[in-house]
Amino acid sequence: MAKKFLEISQVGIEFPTPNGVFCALRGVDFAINEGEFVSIIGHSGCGKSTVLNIVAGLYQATEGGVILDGKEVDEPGPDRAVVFQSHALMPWLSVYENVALGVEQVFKGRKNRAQMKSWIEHNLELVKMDHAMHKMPHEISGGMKQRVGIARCLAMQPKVMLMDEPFGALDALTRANLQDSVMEIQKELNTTVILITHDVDEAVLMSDKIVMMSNGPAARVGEILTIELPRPRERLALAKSDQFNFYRQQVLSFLYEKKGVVDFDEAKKQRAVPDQTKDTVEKIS
Ligand SMILES: Nc1ncnc2c1ncn2[C@@H]1O[C@H](COP(=O)(O)OP(=O)(O)OP(=O)(O)O)[C@@H](O)[C@H]1O
Repeated sequence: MAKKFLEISQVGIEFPTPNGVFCALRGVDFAINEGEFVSIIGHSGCGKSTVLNIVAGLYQATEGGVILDGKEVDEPGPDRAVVFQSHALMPWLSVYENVALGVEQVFKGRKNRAQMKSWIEHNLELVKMDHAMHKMPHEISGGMKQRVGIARCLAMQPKVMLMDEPFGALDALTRANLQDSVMEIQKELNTTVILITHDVDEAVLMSDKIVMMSNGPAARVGEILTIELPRPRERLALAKSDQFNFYRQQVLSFLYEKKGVVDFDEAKKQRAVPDQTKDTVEKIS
């Protein structure tokens, strides 16, 4: 059988806490092909960001491991770029300079100054931010900052783009525009993406596969749903599509009926941080 591009194999992690060891993940196992767009969905606190942090190399798995393109992941590296919910731009650098920071880190010695300049400009064009490249972060909107953060990641040409709720803090219209841009760019560049989201519609609209996680402690993959909607995907047409609604129902049914029944008291006792699960149940509904 052909090797997968990214393999997350039997990953488990335990965190030391004041109340003892907390097992966040156990036996998390899934694989991603090159160029695939995969979302991870699950109730708040189930361990989605922890999975992403392990793939990013920021956390070390206690059991199992991650192989990217044949190489074991054991530390952060430029082959895995992360886009966070809140843009992480350097406030004292312009839009252009923020992207340049990543480009210089990755392409130093491989691209000359002129090549770097045109590469930075190209990536800002991809996210439709070339018109504002000399602006400072405080002069642009939240959605624009998020676009710059995405350009910075794309410009590093990572093997995998890891997106932790990148649209979560945006208003509905900005969010929809940015989702469309990311889908277009991903298709054009054949980027491999892992997206963490709480939003069922977003997951179905954007993904080739949705990894649905069970509730923690010791969270694992409950089900993996393959989304076979043709691309490009157009949100207005899909809203009326039976196939789209079928996938949507599948995810909702997993969250509510199968693994979505939360034992709030037990979860609260076991959690290391204040419980947010109830909020998410409401948010998802
Ligand atoms: N560094 C840490 N130390 C102790 N516990 C941690 C640590 N990081 C995460 N956890 C615990 O692991 C569990 C999973 O956390 P994680 O942030 O991955 O969940 P999540 O699904 O991304 O949540 P949300 O959707 O609310 O962002 C939580 O119970 C959390 O308290």
